[in-house]
Amino acid sequence: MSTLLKVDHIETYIGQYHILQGVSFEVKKGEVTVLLGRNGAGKTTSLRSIMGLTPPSKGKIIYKGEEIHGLPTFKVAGRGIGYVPEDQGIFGELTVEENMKVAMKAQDRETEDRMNWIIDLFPDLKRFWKKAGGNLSGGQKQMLSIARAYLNNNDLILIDEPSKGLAPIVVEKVMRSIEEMKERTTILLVEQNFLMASGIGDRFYIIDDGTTVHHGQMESLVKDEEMKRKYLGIA
Ligand SMILES: Nc1ncnc2c1ncn2[C@@H]1O[C@H](COP(=O)(O)OP(=O)(O)OP(=O)(O)O)[C@@H](O)[C@H]1O
Repeated sequence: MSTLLKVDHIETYIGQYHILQGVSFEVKKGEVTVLLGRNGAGKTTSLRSIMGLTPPSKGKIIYKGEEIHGLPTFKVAGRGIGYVPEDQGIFGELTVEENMKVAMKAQDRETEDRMNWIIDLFPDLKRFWKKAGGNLSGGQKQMLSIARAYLNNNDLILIDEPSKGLAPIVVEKVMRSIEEMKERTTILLVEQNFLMASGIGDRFYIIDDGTTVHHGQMESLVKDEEMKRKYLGIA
């Protein structure tokens, strides 16, 4: 499988804090790659660094063979990378329909097809089409946020902890939807819920204290009790 995104030894500061001290990973086209690690390890900062929200001061980020580190966020997004932040970033005052329309970069046939596909995948969005984003449940907000990122012709979607704060049955639903999206796009996922991560991930990278410490095929991590205990606190 070809490499879509390569993050090469990035270092990122937030204020005076040296948060990422050498994070490297690759995302292969058509796969779900999962960043794992304890709270505060640097997973969110890694996604934000790709998006140019906390730009790295060292290292390289290469997307489709071109350097994107140093680009402002709107240009990174313009290259075809969608971002679903941890707080979902939807507009509470706007309806589901308006949230979707605001996110739309083009109004062509292809976008319309993508809109129809994603609404079929998340029927709740259709049900609550005229409801304000702020009044949706946590799971519905997550679905809306993922749907918005999918709407445009993004070849890569970064999703930050989609299971956070959701009931197990809703986590299951979101997980199945991401699995279906995987047939159509490439996904880089940050996920603390190991059951979800291992259920949909093809490849994993573990980040610990701002550096990448391990990576491999997800199925090998599932069997590696020692690694899970050491870095993820799972017995
Ligand atoms: N604005 C900020 N100012 C100072 N430190 C920050 C800021 N944002 C994040 N950090 C610190 O950077 C480190 C990495 O945070 P990050 O959110 O990337 O971790 P994470 O692996 O995504 O963890 P979590 O799963 O808890 O979200 C943490 O120690 C955090 O406290």
